[in-house]
Amino acid sequence: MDNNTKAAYVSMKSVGHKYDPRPETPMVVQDIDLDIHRHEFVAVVGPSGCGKSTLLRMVAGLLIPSHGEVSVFNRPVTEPRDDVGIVFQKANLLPWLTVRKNVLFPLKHKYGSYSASDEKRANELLEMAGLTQFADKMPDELSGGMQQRVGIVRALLLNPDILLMDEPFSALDALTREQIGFDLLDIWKKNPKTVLFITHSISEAVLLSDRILVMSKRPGTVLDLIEVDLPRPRSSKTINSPRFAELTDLIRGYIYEPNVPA
Ligand SMILES: Nc1ncnc2c1ncn2[C@@H]1O[C@H](COP(=O)(O)OP(=O)(O)OP(=O)(O)O)[C@@H](O)[C@H]1O
Repeated sequence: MDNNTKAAYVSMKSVGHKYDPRPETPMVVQDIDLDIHRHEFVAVVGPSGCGKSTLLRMVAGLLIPSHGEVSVFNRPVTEPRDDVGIVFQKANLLPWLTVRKNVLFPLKHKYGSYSASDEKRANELLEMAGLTQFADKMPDELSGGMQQRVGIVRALLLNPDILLMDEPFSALDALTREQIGFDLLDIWKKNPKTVLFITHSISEAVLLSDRILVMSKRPGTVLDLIEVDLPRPRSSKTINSPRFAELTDLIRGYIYEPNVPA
């Protein structure tokens, strides 16, 4: 294992935040400590409104915490970062551009143009995501699951070391959602990234992650940081394993147990 393997690419130290600075208003998140290491896949689960997206926005530099510090590559995050890939709940593809042009759009937007080698990489990523035959189609010709995969490919094109995913599959039906989870694992294996993945789905978090940050209800604090010791590659067999059930039960206990300190 080289030194880089354990390097913390994302680090949160005593992070807290309140959107409303008045002293009488409560914190949204509080005392969050988390290191995410190179190529690690970390999911965050917790009740609605506990501050999961708030944490993600801090890593992206879209929000500066009112308490503590968030660092990326050992440097405090002080402004929006354009070196992280972000995937949101909806792919938000531009309807007048083909799939390939949508994938290339961020490069065009950032640099004014893209090269033949950028286009080659876009084609490679589309192939990896099983989208080659849809590259020249318009977004409305694709299913919701395919559109989300295009969103992932678009985020990967700039080759970010860090991928932030905010409930990326929550708008999809259950079957598509499970399949795209496996697709993501496949893409991640071929194209390793450090991933922060926000989800409402406990089973999705267990299926995908190396570790899971479980947050309390607001103000969101760390209830547990769980090591997911399920072997990889993961498959539908993983979901049926006793350990998978144990881990999902453990997290369910935290989230639904009324006596857990908030
Ligand atoms: N820009 C904002 N201004 C004021 N309050 C905000 C803002 N963004 C979020 N909040 C509040 O902060 C709290 C945490 O929001 P956040 O979206 O981070 O939670 P979440 O855990 O991601 O929620 P959900 O699971 O429902 O998506 C919520 O109570 C929300 O209303």
